[in-house]
Amino acid sequence: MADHWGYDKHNGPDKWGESYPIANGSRQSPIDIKSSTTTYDEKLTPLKLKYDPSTSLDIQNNGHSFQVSFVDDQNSSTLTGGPVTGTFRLKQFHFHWGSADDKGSEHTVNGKCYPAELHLVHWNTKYPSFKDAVDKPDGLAVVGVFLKIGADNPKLQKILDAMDAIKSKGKQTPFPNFDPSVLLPSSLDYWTYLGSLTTPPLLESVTWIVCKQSISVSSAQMKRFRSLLFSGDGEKACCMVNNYRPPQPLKGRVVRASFK
Ligand SMILES: Cc1cc(C)cc(S(N)(=O)=O)c1
Ligand SMILES: [Zn+2]
Repeated sequence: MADHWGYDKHNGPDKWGESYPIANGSRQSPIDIKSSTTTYDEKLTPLKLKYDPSTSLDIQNNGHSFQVSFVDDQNSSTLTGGPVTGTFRLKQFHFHWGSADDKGSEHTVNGKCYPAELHLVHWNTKYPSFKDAVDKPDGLAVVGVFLKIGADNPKLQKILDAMDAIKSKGKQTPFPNFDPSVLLPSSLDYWTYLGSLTTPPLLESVTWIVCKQSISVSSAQMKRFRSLLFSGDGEKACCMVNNYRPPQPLKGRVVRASFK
């Protein structure tokens, strides 16, 4: 794949294996979660997410999605418990979404897509930094939350209001005092499995924790996600939509459930 990876026919998920052979690896993400084949594991403890709003830093359009980044030089915003051992620090969160309300999530449940999926990315503090953790088999823990079409979600308002400032690739603006807890569903029941980053470099370093319960987003709010651009200023405008990888082969992996 000559040019940079993306989500078009010529540089999208079907082509990523040309530059990133791990695309055909044994623990790739996302996956379709077939609820009837998941295994309830009573040893799974509740997920503990402790987020300090003062650690939120900025929001940026990175040309593939938009992400909110966090100061991660202390254990102020952390994930503990659940399927992980030790303490994982929040690094960033971002979303994936579709060009219409009938697609956009990366994980699917019994073949069902959601219009969007939130990823809260945490790194294992047994390693000195995110960069050291990102290529280790136990390096990252990503919490996935599905967005389901319903009423306007006021908790998304601060993010939506920042979008005009980050419309095109490379744009960044301060995003202080944001508590990502407001984006979590009321129940933290989850499925968990060993997987990978869902975009290049597709590193097989992620313990996935996918929440069973979704949060709401309205069609109008989804339209604002789709107003972002993959392209930078001065480039041909290309709407940021369908920035999701389809489900990958399970290859014998077990998906555990924290709930009966
Ligand atoms: C490339 C990449 C980096 C990070 C931190 C996270 C992901 S994902 N979509 O798997 O959560 C992808
Ligand atoms: Zn993601």
